[in-house]
Amino acid sequence: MVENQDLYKKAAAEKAVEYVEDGMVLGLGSGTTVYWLLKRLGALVDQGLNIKGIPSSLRTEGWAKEFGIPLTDFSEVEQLDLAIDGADEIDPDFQLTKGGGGSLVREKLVNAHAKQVIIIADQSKMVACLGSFALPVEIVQFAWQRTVDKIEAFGAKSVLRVRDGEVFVSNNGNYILDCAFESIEDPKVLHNELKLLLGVVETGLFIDMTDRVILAGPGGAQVINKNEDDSV
Ligand SMILES: O=C(CO)[C@H](O)[C@H](O)COP(=O)(O)O
Repeated sequence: MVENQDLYKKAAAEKAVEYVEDGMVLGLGSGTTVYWLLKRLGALVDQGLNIKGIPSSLRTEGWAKEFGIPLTDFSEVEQLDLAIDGADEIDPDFQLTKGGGGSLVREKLVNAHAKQVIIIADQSKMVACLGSFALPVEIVQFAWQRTVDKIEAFGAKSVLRVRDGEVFVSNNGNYILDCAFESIEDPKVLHNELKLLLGVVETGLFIDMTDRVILAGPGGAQVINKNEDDSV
């Protein structure tokens, strides 16, 4: 299954490359699905494709450099032509849970400044309702215990993220809480409520940001557009 999942991730990523045009400035998302995107883009750059990318995490930056993708940043770029990113969960309205890798603030900033956002994933990420994947919420370190109290008042059971035995610190110097809700019936309302809490920097709910989803499974990669009439 894991082997197949990897093949599906690769298939979704390679399909997304069809939307990349010469001269574009791209938002480079994060995660293992995006790894395949970067690998393919790197090969195309080698063959002469002229693109630049803004990476949404340090890991993506490292892979992009390894594959020879030219990078830029927001001091040079006002708007990205296209962002391509992964997701932890995708609902039928294209609302997403992201942040499994811990770079949700950069990912959201990159996607928010793109004309178009494509999400690439294996088919297991598509769900009827968000919530099986614990929602990552980035919070400031100071008084984090009190922010936990406020978040848990919304019905979540939260765990402070730990990596390699140490409390995980995001690339913005913050903590991440993984918040298990029974289900997230209204992602937009939950996001807005959590954002109002003092101590919350950002949530992993990506609301109304996605134009197109490319999902891959045993039948290959399927493109689903926000406007269904455009689906391929
Ligand atoms: O949001 C993310 C990282 O913060 C990733 O896009 C998400 O975790 C999906 O990762 P993968 O492609 O490895 O399944």
